[in-house]
Amino acid sequence: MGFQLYEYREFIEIQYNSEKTLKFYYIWLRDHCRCSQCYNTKTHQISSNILNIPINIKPSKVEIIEDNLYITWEDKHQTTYSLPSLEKTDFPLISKREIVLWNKNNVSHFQDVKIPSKIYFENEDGPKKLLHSLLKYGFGLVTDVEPTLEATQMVAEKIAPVQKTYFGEMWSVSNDYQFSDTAYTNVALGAHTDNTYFTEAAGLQIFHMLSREGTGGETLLVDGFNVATNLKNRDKDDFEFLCKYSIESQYIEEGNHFSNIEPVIKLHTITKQLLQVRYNRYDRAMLQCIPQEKILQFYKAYKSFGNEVCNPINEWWLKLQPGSVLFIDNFRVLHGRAAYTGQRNLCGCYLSRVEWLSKARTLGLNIL
Ligand SMILES: C[N+](C)(C)CCCC[C@H](N)C(=O)O
Ligand SMILES: O=C(O)CCC(=O)C(=O)O
Ligand SMILES: [Fe+2]
Repeated sequence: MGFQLYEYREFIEIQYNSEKTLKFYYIWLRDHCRCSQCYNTKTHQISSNILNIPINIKPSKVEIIEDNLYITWEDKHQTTYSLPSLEKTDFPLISKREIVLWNKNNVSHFQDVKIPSKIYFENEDGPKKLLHSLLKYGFGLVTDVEPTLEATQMVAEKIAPVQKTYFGEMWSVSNDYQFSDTAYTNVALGAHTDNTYFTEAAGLQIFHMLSREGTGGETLLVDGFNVATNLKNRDKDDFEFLCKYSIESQYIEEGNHFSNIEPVIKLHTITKQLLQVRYNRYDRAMLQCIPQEKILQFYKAYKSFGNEVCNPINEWWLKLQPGSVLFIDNFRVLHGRAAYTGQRNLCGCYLSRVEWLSKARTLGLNIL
């Protein structure tokens, strides 16, 4: 590899193989000294103090020898950087992750969404396959699992500890009004994401149908990123409105009052890619944060998003079977269910986003 070095007053430029040129400010370079005095490789924490580094810090000597950049600073401190690793710090303006948008037509053709429990529990490749599917499609399944709450918990805990909420840790949903929420009845539920009323919604929702007798109760999934993308292509103003304006959500019962105000669509602050869809028409609170002169625009945009959510082409209906544990990315994929009669026992749990993404990173998956 060939490197060319250009020195300026506040920064250097390095030309890689006469192709791309990267710019590094001296203050950034000094801040990123990874010598044992400046950085603790055991804790991965910074030991130097940025407050003691002058913003106009200068080197007294800069040179490249083979694959390394050597800098001696004015105070005689020395830093070595590996040029290939400096190259990797290039700003991640675009997402590196493979995201496949889906609707009813392509979703049933995906081959890499099901992992048999034997493979899942064999070694870390199993959970890695599941997380890969979650990152790519927003859902994944572990099959051939014993239809019990305990076995479901074991499947969940290969990824992360179960997230405790006011619904408990592992929960089971049937028609018994165990909590004051429509989920615990037998009526139909339109596609929604859970926990819009939390400052951070659950990251993953896990469903395992333990038993069912009677009719109906099929599960509905909708790719919220696909819905948002369709909206953006059809009406950019509607899309931008839902990204910009926050709306209120709530969950109220005896002893609990959860509330949160955030936009329906959230974009990643760096990549500007879709980060989260928050859509639950049931759990909306009184709309007071949208200025009156924007109210009509809000309803137009919200209905436009909602109509796309219930466009039959975007609806994937599936009949969950005992033995199949479904993982859903609650930041991306909406879920719902058909009304049912008779007995139906659905168990599951939440996993926090912080935890499942951490697990994915440790397995070397691209998150951004
Ligand atoms: C999954 N579990 C049954 C525990 C919760 C039920 C959902 C509660 C609420 N309506 C929401 O959408 O967040
Ligand atoms: O009963 C179902 O299939 C799902 C209910 C629901 O939306 C939930 O538990 O979050
Ligand atoms: Fe739900």
